[in-house]
Amino acid sequence: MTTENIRTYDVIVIGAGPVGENVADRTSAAGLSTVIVESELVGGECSYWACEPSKALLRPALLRSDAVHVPGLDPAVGNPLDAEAVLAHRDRMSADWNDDGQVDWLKSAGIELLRGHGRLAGEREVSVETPDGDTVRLRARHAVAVATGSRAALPPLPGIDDLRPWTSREATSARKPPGSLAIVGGGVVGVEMATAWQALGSRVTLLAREAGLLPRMEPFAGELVTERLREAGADVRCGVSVVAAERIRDSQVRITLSDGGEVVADEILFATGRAPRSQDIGLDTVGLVPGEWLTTDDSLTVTAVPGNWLYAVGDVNRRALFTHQGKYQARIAGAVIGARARGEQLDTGRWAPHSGTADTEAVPGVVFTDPEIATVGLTVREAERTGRDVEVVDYELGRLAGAHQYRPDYRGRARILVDRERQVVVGATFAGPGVAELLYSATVAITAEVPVERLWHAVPAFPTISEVWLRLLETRRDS
Ligand SMILES: Cc1cc2nc3c(=O)[nH]c(=O)nc-3n(C[C@H](O)[C@H](O)[C@H](O)COP(=O)(O)OP(=O)(O)OC[C@H]3O[C@@H](n4cnc5c(N)ncnc54)[C@H](O)[C@@H]3O)c2cc1C
Ligand SMILES: NC(=O)c1ccc[n+]([C@@H]2O[C@H](COP(=O)([O-])OP(=O)(O)OC[C@H]3O[C@@H](n4cnc5c(N)ncnc54)[C@H](O)[C@@H]3O)[C@@H](O)[C@H]2O)c1
Repeated sequence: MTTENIRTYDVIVIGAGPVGENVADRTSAAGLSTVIVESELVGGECSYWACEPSKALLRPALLRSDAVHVPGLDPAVGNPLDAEAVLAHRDRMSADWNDDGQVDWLKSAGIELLRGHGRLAGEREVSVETPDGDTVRLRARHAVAVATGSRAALPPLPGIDDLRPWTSREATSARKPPGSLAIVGGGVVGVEMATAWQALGSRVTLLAREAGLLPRMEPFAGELVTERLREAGADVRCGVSVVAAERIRDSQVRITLSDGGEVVADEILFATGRAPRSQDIGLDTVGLVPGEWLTTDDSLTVTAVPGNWLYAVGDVNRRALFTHQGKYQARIAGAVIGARARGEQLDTGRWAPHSGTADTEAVPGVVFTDPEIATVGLTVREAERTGRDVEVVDYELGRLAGAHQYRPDYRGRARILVDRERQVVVGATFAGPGVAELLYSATVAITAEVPVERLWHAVPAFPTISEVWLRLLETRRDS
């Protein structure tokens, strides 16, 4: 049955992932009536099949890895993880795939929820196919924000569907560890899931086509993760591609590799990147190409569509595929929509309220592997590619008293990049156990453009891993 209702709101948000929710929160707080459209679960990929479940699987693995190396703790934590208990914890951290709590939050923020599949239907209009088959037409007075996120991208391998492969969804929601798991892709999802499932009892083979893992980061990050994964028993093979794969005996997958090798595993996970969820959202009705990433300017406005009413926020714009960075964009998009609705001039200068400057200058990210990898700003390769003149300063974290206290066998490295002309930090990578919480200090140093000379006055407490900041300054002074 199709009924034609036209409902008018100030703002329509398509997609109630973490990013869409935050856009709606900001526009609602600005006094604009806001409806959010969601086709699956309110909370999006992050809450149910990405950040939350994956970190719930990883935390016990990382904690155990540290604890078995702390004298006195070994007898208490020497046994393998209790996989059943970890998976039950993962279920709770994913709210048992129930979005009641998030729906309540939307209500408390004054945001209306419309369940269904949303599609643009021309300027400022959205058509929603509801679960009971109705079509609801929505009209926006001020703005439509597309926050439909991304999905796993599968390679064009012949017969891939017959493999019944895992994507990040199955890898984060599986009911039990497979006996053996082959993972294709040495990026963030690949290494995190290899760490988690190896620790939960699966025999993991990680297949990366580049020369090393985490190829977009400083090489030492991938080298440390490779070392630890191998110590944990995983088979890590770099520089290989999958040329063919088939299901055999229904219960296993046989994979043929470019180097002539073969891997047989119970399950195969493709962790080969993301594609935008933009195929079926009516992009053609506003002159855009379905299935493409949505390009925006720094105010998150889709400039290819005239009239400044269409915004793309979060994964779907490909600016930085992280929940925290999408939420940053959401706060900015919300402020921009509010300002335009009030007829105010935008303030879009560098680091100004209506500009997502951090998306290009300081995107923080933590890979929750053993050891953790924390990065923000430029790597050496990016600095070279963009013609930035930088000083590179390295320090071995294992030399710090705080690192020895943390775990006596500590291995890790830190690197900062200092812009030679401006004398400010423009990039930082920390690789080592427990470094995730160090990252915010580097993010502040970069965004606040703190002169390196002033950092001498930011005294790190003894004995903490933060003392790496002092050691990096000393290394730079003495080199
Ligand atoms: C395994 C894994 C682990 C990750 N871990 C982390 C992490 O630890 N930290 C981190 O910062 N990032 C992490 N990420 C990235 C993070 O999940 C994404 O950056 C984040 O979810 C993006 O949020 P979003 O709101 O843009 O999109 P999504 O979370 O994908 O949400 C989009 C929403 O839009 C809905 N939708 C799509 N199309 C329509 C439509 N036509 N109509 C209505 N609704 C629609 C979807 O159902 C979904 O609910 C991880 C990703 C993966 C795959
Ligand atoms: N801790 C976190 O914050 C976290 C965790 C997981 C994911 N994420 C986000 O999710 C995004 C997606 O992660 P991802 O690991 O899927 O993507 P990615 O881009 O990080 O890595 C994908 C890898 O797969 C490889 N690949 C692509 N096609 C291939 C093919 N046909 N055969 C073999 N290898 C192939 C690529 O070369 C790349 O190394 C990341 O960019 C990250 O921002 C964040």
